[in-house]
Amino acid sequence: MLKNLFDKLKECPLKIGILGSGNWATTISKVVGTNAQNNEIFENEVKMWVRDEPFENAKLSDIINTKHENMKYLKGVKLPTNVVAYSNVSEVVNNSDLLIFVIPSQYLENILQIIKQNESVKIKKDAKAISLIKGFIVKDDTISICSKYITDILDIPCCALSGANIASEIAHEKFAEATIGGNNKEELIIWQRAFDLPYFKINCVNDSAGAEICGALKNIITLAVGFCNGLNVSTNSKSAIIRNGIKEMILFAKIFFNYDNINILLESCGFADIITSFLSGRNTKCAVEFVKPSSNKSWQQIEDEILNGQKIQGIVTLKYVYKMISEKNLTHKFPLFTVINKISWENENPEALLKTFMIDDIIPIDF
Ligand SMILES: NC(=O)c1ccc[n+]([C@@H]2O[C@H](COP(=O)([O-])OP(=O)(O)OC[C@H]3O[C@@H](n4cnc5c(N)ncnc54)[C@H](O)[C@@H]3O)[C@@H](O)[C@H]2O)c1
Ligand SMILES: O=P(O)(O)OC[C@H](O)CO
Repeated sequence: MLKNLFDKLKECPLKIGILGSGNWATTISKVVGTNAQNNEIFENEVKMWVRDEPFENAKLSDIINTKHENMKYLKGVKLPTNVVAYSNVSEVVNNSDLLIFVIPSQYLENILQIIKQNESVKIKKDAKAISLIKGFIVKDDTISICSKYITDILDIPCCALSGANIASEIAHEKFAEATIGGNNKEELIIWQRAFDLPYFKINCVNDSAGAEICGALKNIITLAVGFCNGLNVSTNSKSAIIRNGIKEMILFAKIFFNYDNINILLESCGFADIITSFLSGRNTKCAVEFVKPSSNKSWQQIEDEILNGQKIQGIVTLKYVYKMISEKNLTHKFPLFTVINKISWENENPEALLKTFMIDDIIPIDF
């Protein structure tokens, strides 16, 4: 079966387009660009849509194409020369068989509307997509994983890749794993070929939602770990916060996505991503700064100062998640997510994080 599929693809190699040019998007362009150079099932050129933004008096897309480096979002990493930057969305979308969405979740809606409504953008009827975004979309009081939202708007199938993946480490070819979730085996085989490298091992699972739910919710847990670090709490307390976070993650998946396969936590997108994120993710770093007594800075200020244009997703996802649980009067079932939201968005004293769990009530033995 595989031989037939690959023979067919070699006759008409798949064209790859990446939508996004941030820290992860650029790292992924290196990974996918390398595979496109070495696998005949893919067209050599990988197109990358780069939002028109100036950098040191030049256009970022021009810098990428002349220096083969994204000086703003991934400085110091050479990209394969077959990765070509375009500032025009149509250049990337119109020609692509495979579309990789890798932009901060808050900008997904906008790019999908451009693809859908702009006369010059014509998506191929049999194009396939994958989302590498770690976040949710909330629209008309409904919460969606990004892959489903992409499918709903563009009417093309969409898988998801998520894992314990600090971009800069992978960009420097340090070993990492990731999970691709989807239901169509042929699509999974193709996506695996696009991403898998000796230093980036991809495991595919027959599961369309789990990887993304984990990827979005872990960012809320890692905000809490950042608060713990900023407050200098004990390691036992930090572990308790993480445990409660994982419990609420599982409950949220059950209530809002009717998803209950907790084995997904054993994949790279699960516990491993929570661990890597609280050890060195951007959400944790920014959260440390947010609760420092001397800080008194807004999230926006902290992002601007620490991340130089990069974005954290935890604070955006937290707003959506809190909206969903409060509208359903479920805050009592999500004490951790609720207190993280209060600290993040309602000026609550960060000390409330642990106090939420230091209660007088004894925990009932329920067997
Ligand atoms: N960086 C990582 O280590 C990493 C790893 C795994 C997954 N992810 C996920 O991948 C997704 C993309 O992350 P990233 O690291 O590539 O992006 P990033 O955090 O580096 O953000 C920069 C990107 O945001 C875009 N952007 C900034 N302001 C914008 C605006 N006003 N309108 C439209 N676009 C704007 C920039 O053009 C650029 O493409 C996120 O969901 C993230 O959680 C990131
Ligand atoms: O830097 P963060 O916090 O956005 O996390 C990056 C990745 O999601 C880690 O897997």
